[in-house]
Amino acid sequence: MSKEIKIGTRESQLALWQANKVKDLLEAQGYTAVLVPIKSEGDIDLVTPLYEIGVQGIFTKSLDIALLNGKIDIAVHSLKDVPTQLPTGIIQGAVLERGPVKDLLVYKTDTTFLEQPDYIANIATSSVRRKAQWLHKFPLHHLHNLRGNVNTRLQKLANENWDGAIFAAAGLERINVRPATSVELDWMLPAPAQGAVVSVCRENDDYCRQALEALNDIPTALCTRIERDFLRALMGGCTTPISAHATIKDGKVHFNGELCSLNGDKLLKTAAISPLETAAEIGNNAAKTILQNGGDEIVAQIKNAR
Ligand SMILES: NCc1[nH]cc(CCC(=O)O)c1CC(=O)O
Repeated sequence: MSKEIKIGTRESQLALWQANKVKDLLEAQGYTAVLVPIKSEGDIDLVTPLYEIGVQGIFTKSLDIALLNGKIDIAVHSLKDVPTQLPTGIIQGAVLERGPVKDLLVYKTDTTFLEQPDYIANIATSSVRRKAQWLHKFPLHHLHNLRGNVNTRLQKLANENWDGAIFAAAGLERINVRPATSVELDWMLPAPAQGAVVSVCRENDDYCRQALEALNDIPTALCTRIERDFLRALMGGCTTPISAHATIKDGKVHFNGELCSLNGDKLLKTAAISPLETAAEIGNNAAKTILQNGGDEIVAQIKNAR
């Protein structure tokens, strides 16, 4: 049996790029697929910071509903936007091979201000994680909210009197809008699953499950699962000051995780290297270590601030 697979996607240029990528990969496997753009609440209100909207999975909810209604057959997301707990009846069908993982600073004129200890820079980001990490490193700097899709955020940076704004490299590079005035933040540990694209489908849809299985990149699926286990075991959600990155080198998983207080005054780090055979528990164990070393208090503080 063959049918046309309806791929639900958000309407931003980045979301469309990611959905088209899944479409191309499905077509290369002999499947037929069509894009179905769907508006998400996260794209309609472009002003309120996500942590104030307070809805889990703001970017994924509309697509989840369309999927469960049968309006679409699969949905494509940035995995870092997907809550660690998927809705009942929806499963992770495929994680594509990972793209760029790091965060970038897009700066206005130059980056010499980063070396000037007394300079009070104005930096834009609405991510609680990036704010916390930035303040940990530059406690005197002023942070400004910056919402919207990648293109709107770049435009806003151009119009405002800020020194720079923080973006995921993946978001800018995929749609070819990374400015020359940008530098990789090698010290900033990324969000769990940053740079990875996921496609979900209905649990009872064997046709799409099989189609997506061929697209699943096993190393990326393993690394992002470890990173998301760490996130889930600490506190779940996608608007948290939690960072994690796992890579595979010479048959071993190298993991780094961080939990930061909201204002950046406390930062807990953990690192682990495990053989692939025992990789499954890395994320959960790293979270335990963090919680036992004062992380429980930071998590309680973060929850109280909501
Ligand atoms: N939260 C928005 C979001 N979700 C995924 C990406 C980019 C792609 C990725 O990080 O995987 C972005 C933009 C950004 O963080 O700058």
